[in-house]
Amino acid sequence: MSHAAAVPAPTLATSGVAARAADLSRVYGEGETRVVALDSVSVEFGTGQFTAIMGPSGSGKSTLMHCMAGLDTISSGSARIGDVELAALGEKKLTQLRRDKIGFIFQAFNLLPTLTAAENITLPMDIAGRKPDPAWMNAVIETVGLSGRLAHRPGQLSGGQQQRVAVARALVARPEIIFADEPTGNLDSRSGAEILGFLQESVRAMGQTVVMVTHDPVAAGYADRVVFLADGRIVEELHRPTSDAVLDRMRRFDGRGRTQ
Ligand SMILES: Nc1ncnc2c1ncn2[C@@H]1O[C@H](COP(=O)(O)OP(=O)(O)OP(=O)(O)O)[C@@H](O)[C@H]1O
Repeated sequence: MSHAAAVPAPTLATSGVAARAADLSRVYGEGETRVVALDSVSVEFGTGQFTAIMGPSGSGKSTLMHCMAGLDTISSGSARIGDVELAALGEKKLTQLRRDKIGFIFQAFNLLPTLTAAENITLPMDIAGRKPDPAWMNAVIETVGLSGRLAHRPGQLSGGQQQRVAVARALVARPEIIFADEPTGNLDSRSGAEILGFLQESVRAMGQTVVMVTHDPVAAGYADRVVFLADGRIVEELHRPTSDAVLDRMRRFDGRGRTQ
């Protein structure tokens, strides 16, 4: 036995980079309609970290998330999930990677209305031909408080409950990274706080990696780190943010997001 065997392996929560952008640019259109949505962005999303992406409207938040999640193509630079360079993948491999390694939570829940909560939760894994681990699935369902609602269809659930289904759907597959786009944008503040609490707990207790786009300083306060974008560039980062610190930082931006 080597000496190394006695040393515990680094936990998910403290090691590695789940996703990385390097000199990533995304340009839309040309000539007069040319927009540089991302301008040479370099950022790492650490494994087991909860990162919030903030910035004024049009600053490139959604573009960054979509490029990192393989939902949009990049113009130059690099976007990686783990060690995989997304631009090097064909459409089929990219679809596979999204399915197997990435979880998504959107503002609009994106549940299928004809399926029950339980069926919605397992749908991505069913499509991938993978079986959810029953113990893990129970733990996730219990954590997000859906035990009594599994046979309900989305139309029979409140907005907060529907988003819990979407969170459970993302967590059950244990993806390498979860991208959340304004996950609490359609919820009242209490339901929003619950969802953010679940995401935070999934990072702290389960070592999940979460990247969340938000406009809300209170939501960003749940993250381990906030990355601020302005005009397609990263202009600042806050670590262990409080919502007051985020709000204060936002106030010091001018209309275009630059520091005054
Ligand atoms: N498909 C597209 N075609 C042309 N321009 C686009 C496209 N998608 C985004 N853009 C432009 O790129 C810039 C960044 O957009 P993006 O949606 O990433 O901003 P955002 O920070 O997410 O904004 P919001 O907070 O309003 O959602 C904007 O100027 C936008 O108009």
